[in-house]
Amino acid sequence: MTQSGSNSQSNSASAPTRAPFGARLTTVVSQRGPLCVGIDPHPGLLTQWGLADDANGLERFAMTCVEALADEVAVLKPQSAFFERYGSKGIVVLERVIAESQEAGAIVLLDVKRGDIGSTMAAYAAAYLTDGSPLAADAITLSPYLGFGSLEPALQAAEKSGRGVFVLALTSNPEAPEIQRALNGPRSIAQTVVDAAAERNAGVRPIGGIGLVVGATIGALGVDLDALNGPLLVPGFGAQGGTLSDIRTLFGKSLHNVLPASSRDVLKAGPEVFALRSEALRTRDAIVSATGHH
Ligand SMILES: O=C(O)c1cc(=O)[nH]c(=O)n1[C@@H]1O[C@H](COP(=O)(O)O)[C@@H](O)[C@H]1O
Repeated sequence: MTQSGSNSQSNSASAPTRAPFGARLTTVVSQRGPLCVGIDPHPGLLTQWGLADDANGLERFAMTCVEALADEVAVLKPQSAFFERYGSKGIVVLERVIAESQEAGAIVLLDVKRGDIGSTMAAYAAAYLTDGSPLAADAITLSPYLGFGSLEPALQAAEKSGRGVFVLALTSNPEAPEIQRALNGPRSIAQTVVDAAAERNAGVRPIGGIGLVVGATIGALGVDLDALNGPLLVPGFGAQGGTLSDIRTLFGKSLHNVLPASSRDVLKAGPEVFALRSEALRTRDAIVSATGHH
């Protein structure tokens, strides 16, 4: 089994089967460079790749991504909705993407953006963050808008099993500021999310397993990330207009924890495996030289 872990059964109810997520992520990023590629099988991309917009086309697309990227790129982020839209056949493909990417050494961040009342959150934690579940990934995205505390079952399941979470803090979409920049007493909502994550990550070495999502397109940071001690997933560069220079300017001394994420900008290089891999490596090298990451 690879260092990114697997969906294998745990030895006991409490023993983690793998190293803590922050340590695993740090190791893979130091080996492969700071890049997350999103596996987002948009219908338009399927067409562009000469594939049908059906479960067979999805499978071809997704497994080509795995073949091209899973043994080179640090983190792969399948977006669940693009698989769900094909029903059970799509979920079977998603299960394969998770398992085969992990076998090739990539960390799999399943983008499901979950957030629910505590008791239901426990069911999501069982589905995505618990050994033995066919959809268990190395990490998932979470939405904190039912209150950060409602995420507790997912945070506990992740910690217990060496998995991670990435909580939406400042998202890349234009509608985000009306909620995320709103004030909650003296702090913005986004800052309360940062502070809650920082509290959970305090003292964990090399970094904690509670990451945040901060889009490359947000303009100005407006939050203090100094105490976060966790990874920052940064989508929105490329297809959404964010640039590597935006990332460098935004994150300053938190730059070493930044994991830029790109989907369409890399995926449009397909369908040839070699071209797709080359585009991912070119993107990674551009990130390294723009951020001085390694
Ligand atoms: O959580 C995410 O991944 C995410 C958060 C965010 O603020 N903005 C954002 O674009 N994303 C996701 O990142 C991917 C961006 O895709 P591209 O714009 O094609 O690079 C999509 O899967 C989005 O759902």
